[in-house]
Amino acid sequence: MATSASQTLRTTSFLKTPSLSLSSSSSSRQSLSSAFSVALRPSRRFSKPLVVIVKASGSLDAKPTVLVAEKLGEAGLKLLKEFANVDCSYNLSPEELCTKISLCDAIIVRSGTKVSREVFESSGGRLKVVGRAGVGIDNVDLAAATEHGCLVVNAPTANTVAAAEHGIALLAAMARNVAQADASVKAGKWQRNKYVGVSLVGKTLAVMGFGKVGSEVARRAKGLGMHVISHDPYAPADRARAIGVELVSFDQAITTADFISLHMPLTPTTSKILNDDTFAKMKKGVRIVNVARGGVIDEDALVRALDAGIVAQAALDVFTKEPPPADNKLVLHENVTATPHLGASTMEAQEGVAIEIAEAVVGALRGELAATAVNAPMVPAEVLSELKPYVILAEKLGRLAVQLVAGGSGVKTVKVTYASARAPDDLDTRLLRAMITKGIIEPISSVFVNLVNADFTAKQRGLRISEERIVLDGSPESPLDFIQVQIANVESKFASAISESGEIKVEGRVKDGIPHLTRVGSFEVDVSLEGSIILCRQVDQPGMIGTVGSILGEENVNVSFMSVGRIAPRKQAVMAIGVDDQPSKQALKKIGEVSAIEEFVFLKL
Ligand SMILES: NC(=O)C1=CN([C@@H]2O[C@H](COP(=O)(O)OP(=O)(O)OC[C@H]3O[C@@H](n4cnc5c(N)ncnc54)[C@H](O)[C@@H]3O)[C@@H](O)[C@H]2O)C=CC1
Ligand SMILES: O=C(O)C(=O)COP(=O)(O)O
Repeated sequence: MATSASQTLRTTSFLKTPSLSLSSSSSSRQSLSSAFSVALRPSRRFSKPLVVIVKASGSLDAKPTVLVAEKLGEAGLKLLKEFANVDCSYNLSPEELCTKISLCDAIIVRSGTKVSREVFESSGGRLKVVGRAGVGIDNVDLAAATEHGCLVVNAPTANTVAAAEHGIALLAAMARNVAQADASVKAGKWQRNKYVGVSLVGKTLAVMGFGKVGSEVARRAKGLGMHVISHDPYAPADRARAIGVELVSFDQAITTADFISLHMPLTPTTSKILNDDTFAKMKKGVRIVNVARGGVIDEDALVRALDAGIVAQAALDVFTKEPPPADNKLVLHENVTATPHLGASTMEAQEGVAIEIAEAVVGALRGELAATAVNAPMVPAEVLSELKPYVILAEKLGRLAVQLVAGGSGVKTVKVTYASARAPDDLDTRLLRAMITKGIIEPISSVFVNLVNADFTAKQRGLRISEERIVLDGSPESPLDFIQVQIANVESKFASAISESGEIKVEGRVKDGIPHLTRVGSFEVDVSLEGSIILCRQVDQPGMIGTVGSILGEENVNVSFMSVGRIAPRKQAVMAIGVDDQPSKQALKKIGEVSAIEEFVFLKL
């Protein structure tokens, strides 16, 4: 490893998080340019937007088409129409959606449309962005989206208050029998004794899920004089303390509460989290509000608990199946107040959500800012801007390294080394890893790789990419000193690319903003990574540059860069020649015939 004497060499292996999944179709490859576009999202750690990469639009001149599959606020539609052809088609059947989707670059949905695996499969690789105009993405098959390299963005903030207000509305309406009493009055009755309610003040409310909505519900319930506790395994205790809420265990929450309000996402862990067993532990006469997702309650168990008087009342905005069938026992239950998934449905929230999702989708399609990405790793925007040339370097090193592999070797093990004076935590390499993966996989397959699908694609192909960090002394101003890509357990078509330790090794640096190849195997070279490259190993002797240069000149191939790295004077040397155009077979044959040249290879960048 080349390090100057002043550099201390500390090698840090760090965690690779292959959190993504994917397989991509060859048609997507054909229809898309190899350019990446960039979308940004906010993060917890960095308040600035974060970056994800999505596929660029296939046809650069044509406007993208956005399918709006559910009603969206006017302001959002207006924004979309300024940028894209907008097809508002509501109430599509699954079959109609699958037919339409192959003509769309993006789709915007709310909770009423299932974006299933079939939808992604039917898109033929054209669908690049799914916009969820709201929070819950349980109606989108995230794994399938990722596998198809499709970015999923949502609008996580604009409907928070609306959902919290609806939770409070249901809480109060339930406690005072508002819906039942209203129906009774409208039926010509006057049943003052039947609809005596219960008070909220002084009662214990357990907020299950202390996220955006849960914390707003908690804040409002405090204002109503309730004692609020919360269960959320991932919420920071200080945030809860700040509004006077104690975080407690699940059992403590459900056993001590007079009211339970659900505000967690529907996930495999939260599915039917309220069930026969948990109802059995609750205080007799507990009251339950659900504005999260129907699936977090075992609905049959809730009917039993209501009938047994364990649960006195429930107020439900959401159901496992929406709309619920006409004979749904919960909807028909006297002690249940039901609304048709209205949590986000205020004028204000819908305008906000529409703008939030339109900006996210347009941003993602444009390759600029998308508000939120759900299925992609994140890199801070400020890091992205300084990493830009390294991103190009990373892809080109991957591309070079894989082209050096001799046919039939099978690429399985790749080691990437990043040398930097930055502390490991200050250098996010996921983007670089994705680009190296892209560089390695694309020349040898028909798969289109992007930041959404890179890790999955690598995993699916059995490609193991390990990463290592060399922490250098010196100024951390520049994010990276060099990137090295090694492919192990393979033969090379250019033997000199094999390092002392037996791997194909290429190393590069960024010089004046331009990526350079600076090492091949054990040879130091210096050639800018633009155009293509010819690598020759020869006996170090005068006139070689001239000989090869004139062969290329005769063939009208423009040489952009030449550099020679040698082991020792008059011994072996590797010459790296940057060329603007692909030399003809004839020119390459002539180079091969130069007697001092022992081997050579042409590499396309
Ligand atoms: N009815 C409606 O129209 C609306 C429903 N929602 C739903 O409300 C729910 C919450 O939304 P936000 O607060 O915006 O999401 P959020 O992501 O801000 O909050 C969810 C919270 O649930 C917590 N959580 C995850 N697993 C948990 C578990 N096993 N037990 C307890 N807590 C757990 C998370 O740590 C997080 O703090 C979602 O299901 C969302 O889809 C949101 C808006 C409108
Ligand atoms: O944002 C959410 O999670 C919601 O449940 C709102 O759903 P909607 O957009 O009103 O269909």
